[in-house]
Order: sequence, then C-alpha cells, then structure tokens
Amino acid sequence: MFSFCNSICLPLMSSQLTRSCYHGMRYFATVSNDPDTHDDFKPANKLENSNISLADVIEQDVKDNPVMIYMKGVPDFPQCGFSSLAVRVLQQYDVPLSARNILEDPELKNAVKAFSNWPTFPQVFIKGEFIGGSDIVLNMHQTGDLKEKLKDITSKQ
Ligand SMILES: N[C@@H](CCC(=O)N[C@@H](CS)C(=O)NCC(=O)O)C(=O)O
Ligand code: FES
Repeated sequence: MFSFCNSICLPLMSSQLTRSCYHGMRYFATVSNDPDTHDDFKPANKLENSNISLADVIEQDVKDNPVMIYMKGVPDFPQCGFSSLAVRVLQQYDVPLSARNILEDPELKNAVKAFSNWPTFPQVFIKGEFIGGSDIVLNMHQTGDLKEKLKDITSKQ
C-alpha cells in the first residue's frame, strides 16, 4: 500500500500506520530492516549504550563525521523528498556520508533542532559546520561552493 505526502515525500510502504508527516498526511513509517543498509552510513559515534547527553552525541557526530546528515529515513531509503534531495546532491561527491534517521528518535529530532537552532530536516553539517537543509545544499552545489567545502575531505574507499 502507498501513501504520499503532498507530492513531495516519497511513497512509503509498510504494514504499520504510525506517523503523520509535516503536511499532516499520515503515512506508513518504517525504515529498511536490512542492518547492512544502516551500517553503511552509521556515524562513528553510536547512540546506543551511551550515557552522554544527546547534545554531546550530536557534537561528537559532527566532529567525527566530515559530512553528517540528520534526515528523515536513511540514505538508501529517504522518507521525505527534502531528505532525498540532500542525499542525492551529496552523493554527487566522492565523500563519506554519515547519517542518523531522526524519525527513529523524537528526542534526537528535538535535540538536533536545538543544537543547530534550525527548525526543519534534513540538516547537513560539513566538517563540524552547520550548512542547512536541502535547498541550501542544492544551491551550494550549483554555485560550486559545495565542491570547495568538500574538497579536502578524504574520498570514500
Ligand atoms: N527549506 C528546507 C525545507 C525542509 C522542510 O520543510 N522540512 C520539514 C518537512 S520534512 C520539516 O522538517 N519540518 C519539521 C519537522 O518535521 O519536525 C529544506 O530545503 O531542507
Ligand atoms: S515534507 Fe512531509 S515528511 Fe518531509
């Protein structure tokens, strides 16, 4: 079964109706249960088994991962058109992409918003610097600023 978010979000498939999106459209919310899909993009820093605060986790994420994206879904299966766009732009470059799925953790979602003081997702950080969302990343791609920002990041293996 399919459900769409205002023509922007991608169709989502699942058996459980659990969430509603930004536009108020209820949709089927699951992420891939293939563990390899998640691990490909897992940040160096893990949330599990940690007693540090979420703000510390985010700070560590953006320090340890040169290109870090907080998004809806995962890079292999974005669950929103904005997150999908940001991933597709960043994947034009030969750089490692680390991601966390904020749909899996409402507390992380709020902590990321507070950390960056930015109200929407996706949120992209490059070398610890908050860059912005998909529109900003796309614009930087088009102007050449993104290439410049990413140029000294070691390429993917
Ligand atoms: N201009 C932003 C728009 C992103 C956007 O509107 N995101 C919404 C819908 S996915 C959002 O994150 N809303 C807040 C929320 O879901 O908590 C971009 O291009 O990234
Ligand atoms: S626009 Fe609906 S979830 Fe992103």
